[in-house]
Amino acid sequence: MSRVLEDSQFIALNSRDVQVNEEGCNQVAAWIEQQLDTLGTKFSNWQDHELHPKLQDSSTLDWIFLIDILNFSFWSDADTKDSGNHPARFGIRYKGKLYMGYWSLCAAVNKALDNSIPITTPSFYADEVCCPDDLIASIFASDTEEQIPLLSERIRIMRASGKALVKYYGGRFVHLLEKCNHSAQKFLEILLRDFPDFRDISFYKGRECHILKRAQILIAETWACFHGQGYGQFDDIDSITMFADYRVPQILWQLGCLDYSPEFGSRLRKSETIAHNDPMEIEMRGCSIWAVELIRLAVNRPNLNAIMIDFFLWDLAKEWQTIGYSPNKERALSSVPSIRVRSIYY
Ligand SMILES: Nc1nc2c(c(CN[C@H]3C=C[C@H](O)[C@@H]3O)cn2[C@@H]2O[C@H](COP(=O)(O)O)[C@@H](O)[C@H]2O)c(=O)[nH]1
Repeated sequence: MSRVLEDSQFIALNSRDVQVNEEGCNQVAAWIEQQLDTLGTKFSNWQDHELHPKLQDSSTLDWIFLIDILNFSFWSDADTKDSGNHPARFGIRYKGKLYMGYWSLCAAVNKALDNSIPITTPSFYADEVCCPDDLIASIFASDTEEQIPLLSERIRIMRASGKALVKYYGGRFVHLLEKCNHSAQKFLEILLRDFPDFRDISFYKGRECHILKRAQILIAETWACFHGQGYGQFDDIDSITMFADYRVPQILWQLGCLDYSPEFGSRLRKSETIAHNDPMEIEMRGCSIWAVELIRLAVNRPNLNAIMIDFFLWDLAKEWQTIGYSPNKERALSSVPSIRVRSIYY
């Protein structure tokens, strides 16, 4: 069992305000099994998304690395009901369409590349002289009222991560990959050692719990983009868990895989801003990882891993958010917005 999975099981076993609902996980597993038969490879077509690069080469690797050092905290202060499309919410207009949330990040990066700004080149974004702060600020300048959350943190992380790639890996993500011998766990070890901003670790009831959302999704998107071949080959890819963001826990609750205490539920319904490492936040993240593991075990298909279940649930959560749908009547009526934690980790 990977460190993240062990820690998520510890959290689930000791959790007070969030419970994994095994019956709910079994029902979702049965439902996913049907989906598998109809959807087939949809589970793993990363390129299908319009803003994801289609070329499977080392420049796409640098694109993925930049995206996943910045892949955090897009929720909107104004959008307290978490509609996902509040007019004030930070957004980037690209090729005539306004993108919000995770997709706003991809749109901003693609737009910069279209304007011949080499923003995915680590030696470029590491360098304050050739890539000044106000250039980065202009790349992420909003086309709506709200600005991108945590911009100064994003700039700091770009400098630090870019410098680390230049210093240790010849300035290219591909050289870091080459050091991993096709091992996802070795990849995680290197990221935690050389890139401190990936250290998504929370202290819970006396134990240091590895959650590692962005480190793991970096591996997962590399694997998915290259269909598990070449740069995307990881012999232990099934050891990667679900990514504890703020979107998948929400759909896990809607699907009955997680139950919240009245206290936690009311904090979320009040759209309270919760501090990172609040015990309820740690419990929500750890229980989400464990719930997806139970779903994976219940589906028990050799070629279905936690990544594919996560991607499927995340994309579904975005579809449901767009149409305001929830499968579960009483949970729909009091639908619970996603957790509002400002953090560089998810
Ligand atoms: N667990 C999990 N978290 C994910 C993703 C993705 C996007 N992955 C794409 C790649 C392959 C998949 O098929 C997806 O198309 C973003 N996030 C997180 O969500 C939050 C943004 O949410 P919103 O503000 O509503 O856009 C933020 O924490 C971000 O880090 C995922 O897949 N899994």
